[in-house]
Amino acid sequence: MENIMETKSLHLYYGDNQALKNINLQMRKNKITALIGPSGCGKSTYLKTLNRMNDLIEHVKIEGQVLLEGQDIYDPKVDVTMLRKRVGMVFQKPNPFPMSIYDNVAYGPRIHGIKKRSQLDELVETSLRGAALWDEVKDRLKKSAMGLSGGQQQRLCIARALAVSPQVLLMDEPTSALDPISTMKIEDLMVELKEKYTVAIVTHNMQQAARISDYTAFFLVGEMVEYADTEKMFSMPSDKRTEDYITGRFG
Ligand SMILES: Nc1ncnc2c1ncn2[C@@H]1O[C@H](COP(=O)(O)OP(=O)(O)OP(=O)(O)O)[C@@H](O)[C@H]1O
Repeated sequence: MENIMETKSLHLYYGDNQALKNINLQMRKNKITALIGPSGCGKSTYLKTLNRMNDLIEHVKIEGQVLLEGQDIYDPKVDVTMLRKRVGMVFQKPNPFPMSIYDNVAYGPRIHGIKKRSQLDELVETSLRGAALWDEVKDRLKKSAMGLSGGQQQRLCIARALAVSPQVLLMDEPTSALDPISTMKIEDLMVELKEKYTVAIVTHNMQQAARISDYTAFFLVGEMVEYADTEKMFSMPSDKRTEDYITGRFG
């Protein structure tokens, strides 16, 4: 099976505090990988190492390797804007820009030099369709994105991420601020997205991880305790600590 991303002996420190310890994980292409574990175990930190979002934080030290199709993304030669085009991110709280729905989606493509109106129109439509939002907004593309519901805003953020044709989509608790119906729509959407993209999702929701992911990684105080096929992880975890966590005995 093909891996698209891989971390090798990855350690991360915030100053003197080690937040990731020796993480070795191979992320399978066109699959959904869920990252689970109690609060503060390093899930978000790990996710952010995959497109260098931690670069923005002071006093961060990273050791080891993060490979995207075999290339180390921390190599000084790597163009971080290009990296984030290939590895997009969706955050916990929907964060549309205070501009129109159209301009939100066209934002990334414009940064990457696409100016032709017809080309942008097409990208906006395909991305909104890809995020299962087109039908709801096609008659109000020029209206502010701030007028959308929370669930629609989150799908808009997904459309914005898709508009630059990423290979990998990182999602940090993308449904935790949403109601159950919006959550269900985004879960369905993620399952569709893996046809074209590889998805990594941080979630606190055990049922969500079990429902949508193909592989699950369980983190505990900076270590990856177990990484397995999701079905296996939830039916026959091999580590006692994983079992305690998924059965709700701690965390
Ligand atoms: N910017 C930062 N500066 C210093 N320490 C940080 C920073 N961000 C996170 N940490 C620390 O790193 C550890 C891992 O945090 P992280 O946010 O990755 O955990 P998490 O598993 O995603 O938690 P949660 O589920 O609560 O979001 C924690 O001890 C946290 O306090």
